[in-house]
Amino acid sequence: MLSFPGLKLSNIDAPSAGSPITVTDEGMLVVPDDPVIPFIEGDGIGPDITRAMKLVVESAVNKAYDGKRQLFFWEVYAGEKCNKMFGNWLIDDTLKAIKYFKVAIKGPLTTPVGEGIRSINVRLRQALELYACIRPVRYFDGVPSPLKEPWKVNMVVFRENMEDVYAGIEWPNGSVDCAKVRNFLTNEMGITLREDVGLGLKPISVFGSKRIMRKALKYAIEQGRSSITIVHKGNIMKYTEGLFRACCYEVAREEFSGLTVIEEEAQQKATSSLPRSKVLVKDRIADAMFQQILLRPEDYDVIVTPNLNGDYLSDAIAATVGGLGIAPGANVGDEVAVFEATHGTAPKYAGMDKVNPTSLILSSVMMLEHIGWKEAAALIIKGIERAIQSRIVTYDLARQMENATEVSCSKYAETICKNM
Ligand SMILES: NC(=O)C1=CN([C@@H]2O[C@H](COP(=O)(O)OP(=O)(O)OC[C@H]3O[C@@H](n4cnc5c(N)ncnc54)[C@H](OP(=O)(O)O)[C@@H]3O)[C@@H](O)[C@H]2O)C=CC1
Ligand SMILES: O=C(O)CCC(=O)C(=O)O
Ligand SMILES: [Mg+2]
Repeated sequence: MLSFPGLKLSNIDAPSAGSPITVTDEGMLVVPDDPVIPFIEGDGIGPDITRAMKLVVESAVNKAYDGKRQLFFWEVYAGEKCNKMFGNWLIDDTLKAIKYFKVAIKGPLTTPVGEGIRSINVRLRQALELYACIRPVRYFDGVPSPLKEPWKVNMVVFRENMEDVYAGIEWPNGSVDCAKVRNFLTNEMGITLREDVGLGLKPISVFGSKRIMRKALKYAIEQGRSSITIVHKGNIMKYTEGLFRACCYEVAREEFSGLTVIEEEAQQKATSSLPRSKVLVKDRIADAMFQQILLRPEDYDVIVTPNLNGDYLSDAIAATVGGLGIAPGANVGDEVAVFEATHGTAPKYAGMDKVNPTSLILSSVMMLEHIGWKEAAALIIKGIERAIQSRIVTYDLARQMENATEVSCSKYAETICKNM
C-alpha cells in the first residue's frame, strides 16, 4: 500500500497506485505523470456513463503518451451507493480525498423533490468551495438541433455555485421554524404573509458575486473571447440579482479597466467599432436572455450569472446543440476542481446501457485540459467528432438524425476509441 502523507481515511482504503496532484503557493497545479483521480460513480445512469468515460480517457491517455503518462482512477463514494455501503449519503473520506488529490470527476447524484435529503451535489460544491460552475456549450458538426444555424452557438456559462436560492436555506410550511421566521418578518419588518407559506432565503453577497465575475473575466481575457454578458433579474430582485449585476460591473471597471469595454459606455460614445483586443461587458435580464440564446446566439460568448439562472440557462443552451447528452461541466474553486456533466441521473434509463455518455466524456476533456494533458484531450474530441460524423450515436441523437445507427452507451464509447 502506498503512503500519502497527511491523508487520513476512516472508511475506505487509500489508492493502491499513483501520485497526488499538488498546488503551489501561487496556486499553480503540479501534475505528476501518474496522477490519482478520485471519481464518484453517480446514481441512475451514473455507472453506465462513468464506465464509458473511463474507457475513453484511459484509451486516449495511452494513445497520446504511450505509457509515459497514466491516470489512476480511484473510487470514492457519495449518493445512493455511499448510503448503501456506509449509511451516509456523503462520507468525510470523500471530501478529504478530493481536497487532497485536487482534481476529481463525478457522475450525477439523485436529489428527491419536495422532501428528503438536500442535494449532495450542492453539498460537495459548498464543502469544497467550488464557487464556479463552468459549462461550455459548443456545436459538433452533424448533431441535430432545433436551431437553423446551430454552429453559431459557442457560449461558456459561468454560474455562481454556492449562493442564491440554491443554497437551500428554507423552512417548510407549518413548521415551528417557518412560523418563527414569519413572526419575525411580521413583527420586526412589517411584512404581511399568509399563514400557510413556506419560506426560503436568497443570499447573494458582494464577495461571491465579485469572485465569480473575476474568474469569468480572467477566462474571457485569457481565451480571447469577445464578450461577457451578466445575466440577472435585477429589475425585480433589486438587492440580490441587482447587487450581482452591480458587483460584476464594478469588477470590470475597477480591476480590468484596460482590458474591457462596457457596452452602455461604448454606445454613449457612439463608438462604431469596438477595440478587438478588449472584452465587451454587457448585461441582459434573464427572461429576455432565454430568447436571445435562440434568436441571436452569435451575440453571446461568456455568460456570468447567479446560481439558479445558470442552472436553467445551461440546460436551455445545451438543447440548442443536441441536448443534455452532450453538455459538459466543471465545478472549480481556487485549488480543487470536480468535473461533472450538466445533466442528472435520468432514472428511467438507469442500468440500460443506453444514454449518451458524451457529457461526462467532454467533462473529462475539460479535466485533461485543466491538468495540461492537451494531446489526450484533443484525441477524445477527434473521436467524438468522427463518431458523430459517421452517424454512430446513442438514442438521443439517433432519434433526431436521418440514417443514424443507434448504439448503446458502451458501444458508442468503443466507437470513440476506434476513431481517435
Ligand atoms: N449534477 C447532478 O448530479 C445533477 C443531478 N440531478 C438530479 O438528477 C435527477 C433526475 O433529474 P431530471 O430532472 O430527470 O433530469 P436529467 O438531466 O437526469 O434527465 C432529464 C432528461 O434529459 C435527457 N438526458 C439526460 N441525460 C442524458 C444523457 N446522458 N443522454 C441522453 N439524454 C439525457 C433525457 O431525456 P429523454 O427523456 O428525452 O430521453 C432525460 O430523461 C434528479 O434527482 C435531479 O435532482 C439533476 C441535474 C444535475
Ligand atoms: O443537485 C441536484 O440534484 C441538481 C443540480 C443541478 O441541476 C445542476 O447542478 O445543474
Ligand atoms: Mg441543472
